[in-house]
Amino acid sequence: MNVVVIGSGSWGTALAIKSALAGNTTTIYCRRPEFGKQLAIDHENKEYLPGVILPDSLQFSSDLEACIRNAQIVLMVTPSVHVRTSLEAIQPYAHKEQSYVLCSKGVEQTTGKLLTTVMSEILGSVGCNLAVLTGPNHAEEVARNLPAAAVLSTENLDVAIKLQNALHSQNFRIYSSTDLIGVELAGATKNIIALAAGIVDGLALGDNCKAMLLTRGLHEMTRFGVALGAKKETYAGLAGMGDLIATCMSGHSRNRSAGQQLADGRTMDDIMQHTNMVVEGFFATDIIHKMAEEHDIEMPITAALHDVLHQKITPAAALEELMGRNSKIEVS
Ligand SMILES: NC(=O)c1ccc[n+]([C@@H]2O[C@H](COP(=O)([O-])OP(=O)(O)OC[C@H]3O[C@@H](n4cnc5c(N)ncnc54)[C@H](O)[C@@H]3O)[C@@H](O)[C@H]2O)c1
Ligand SMILES: O=P(O)(O)OC[C@H](O)CO
Repeated sequence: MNVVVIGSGSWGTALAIKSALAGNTTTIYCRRPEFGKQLAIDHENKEYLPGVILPDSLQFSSDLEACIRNAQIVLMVTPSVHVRTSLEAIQPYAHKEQSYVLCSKGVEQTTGKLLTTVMSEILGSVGCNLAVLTGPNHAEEVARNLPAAAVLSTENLDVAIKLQNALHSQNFRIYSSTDLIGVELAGATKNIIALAAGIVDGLALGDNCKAMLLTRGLHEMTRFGVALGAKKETYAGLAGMGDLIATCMSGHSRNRSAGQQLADGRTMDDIMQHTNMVVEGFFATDIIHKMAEEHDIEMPITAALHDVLHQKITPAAALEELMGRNSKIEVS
């Protein structure tokens, strides 16, 4: 298959490596031509994935039209805030034999639209396939060929299986699913809980507290997803529990690490200004909190984190507030 990767950050680079190793002719589209030239010279993405040697077969291009016209599969791997503008640039060259796979984790910050809805708004008239790839996948490990799994979801199972076969390889198991909304929202909402997990680590609140947070966080993520049309079972799978564990427990996670810095007294703006990497949870918290209020969905951890990010309360006060909530039945 001809695979084009849009987004040359850490995850785009890791997925391009896996795609090339799976036997696909793979090109990373580079917005900045000089960055593409540097990747080709170094065979390494020194800016976002240092220390990983890129396969010789990987290609780099800054010609968006040529990339898209020749592609059979397009992996969308920009931060969520850039998905709409990236798709608008792609749209004139898109055709109906293609599949577009969303690999970003978020919802549109300004509108609360699912990113697959954004894809559908821009590419719907083209008639191409739309899919989501998500799961417990830290780029640093996947790129080094450590064993991992992800879930690929489209509404049409035949298409899901075709994409699954194209991207599946020995150390990167791809499972298929048709719960597009569930896998997408699970990936977006786990980043909020990961920020809170970083606060738990930063305040040295212990393993019991972390387990409580993950369990109640998963409950909250599931409640939100189901209210918007997701399947509950998806949250027990790779996109839900799997990714929640990977993100909340890992030293690689930018979201978990940002939460730890919040616990140290740094502000969201300060953290964002000092990293070239995307912390999706910062964007997700605001819009998911707003959507939860609009749909009357109870999301106490998200609400508390929202107040921490906007410096209305300290992390310690947020914890006190959450622990002081009324006792309740666990599963209702
Ligand atoms: N890093 C991971 O381990 C990982 C794993 C799974 C999913 N994701 C998701 O993939 C998405 C991309 O994350 P990442 O970790 O690859 O990013 P990153 O933080 O490593 O890099 C930032 C990316 O933003 C791109 N960018 C900056 N300005 C842009 C613009 N104006 N238009 C388009 N792109 C622009 C950069 O080129 C770069 O690709 C996020 O939604 C993230 O949640 C990341
Ligand atoms: O580094 P994070 O926190 O953006 O997480 C990366 C992936 O989403 C983990 O699956």
